[in-house]
Amino acid sequence: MNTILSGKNVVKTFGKGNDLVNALNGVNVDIAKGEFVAVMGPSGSGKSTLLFALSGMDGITGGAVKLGDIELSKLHEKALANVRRTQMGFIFQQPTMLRNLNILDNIILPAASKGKKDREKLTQKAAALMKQTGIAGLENRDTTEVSGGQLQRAGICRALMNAPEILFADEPTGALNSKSAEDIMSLLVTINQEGTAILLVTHDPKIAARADRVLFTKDGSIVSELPLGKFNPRDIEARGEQVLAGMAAVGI
Ligand SMILES: Nc1ncnc2c1ncn2[C@@H]1O[C@H](COP(=O)(O)OP(=O)(O)OP(=O)(O)O)[C@@H](O)[C@H]1O
Repeated sequence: MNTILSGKNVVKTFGKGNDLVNALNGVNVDIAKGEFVAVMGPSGSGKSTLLFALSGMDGITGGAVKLGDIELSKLHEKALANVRRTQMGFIFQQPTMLRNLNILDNIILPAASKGKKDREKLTQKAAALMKQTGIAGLENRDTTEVSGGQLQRAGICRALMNAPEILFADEPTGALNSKSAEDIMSLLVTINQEGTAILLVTHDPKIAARADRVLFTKDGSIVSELPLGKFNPRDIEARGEQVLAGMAAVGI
């Protein structure tokens, strides 16, 4: 496997003493370049903690996380922030946008803070992404003047501004209606087909069915995984059935 991201024996604990929570109990995971991996599991099983640990958004208690040859836990905060900004993209259930900026400025903001002062270039890049994601024309809208689906598309544009190698997505369709969720998932599949690896946390088997591989977490461990292969829309129902069977097998 041509690995882009790897976690070796990753441990994450929260709190101490009687309040100690073992959120990750020595997780091993490898994600290949350009792979689309979904993470499923019961509430509290460690899905978000895994995503935060593997993306360096949160420190780990033990083990190692590597993006390519870079061991994230060995980096100082500034270098880590730089890796996150230049090589990773993030999308969340609720896109965190700055309310005093319009959609365009929100999209180009992280790329601009990388030191690229060329606003015209950034605007062109943002325009291309906005076209690809179906929100061209909304550049000057306020973040309160667009729908939830449009805001999530803007969040995706922002995450793709620096052409990340991997996109981390925590329940990106959780706040959307089913039509918008479908559209966002089709978009993520396209982005993946263009070469960006994706690690996506979801509760929804239909969403996970679009991934190349599904990891199932329970009590802070990956207890099984389901290889599905590359997505083909014709197979969506059969893949959904496989995911459901995988969930049932681990008691989700
Ligand atoms: N900041 C924190 N402080 C203390 N405990 C935490 C913290 N964050 C997560 N936990 C605990 O770690 C465990 C794993 O949480 P995590 O959020 O990763 O689960 P999850 O599978 O993503 O859940 P959900 O599906 O409900 O979002 C849970 O027991 C949770 O209560």
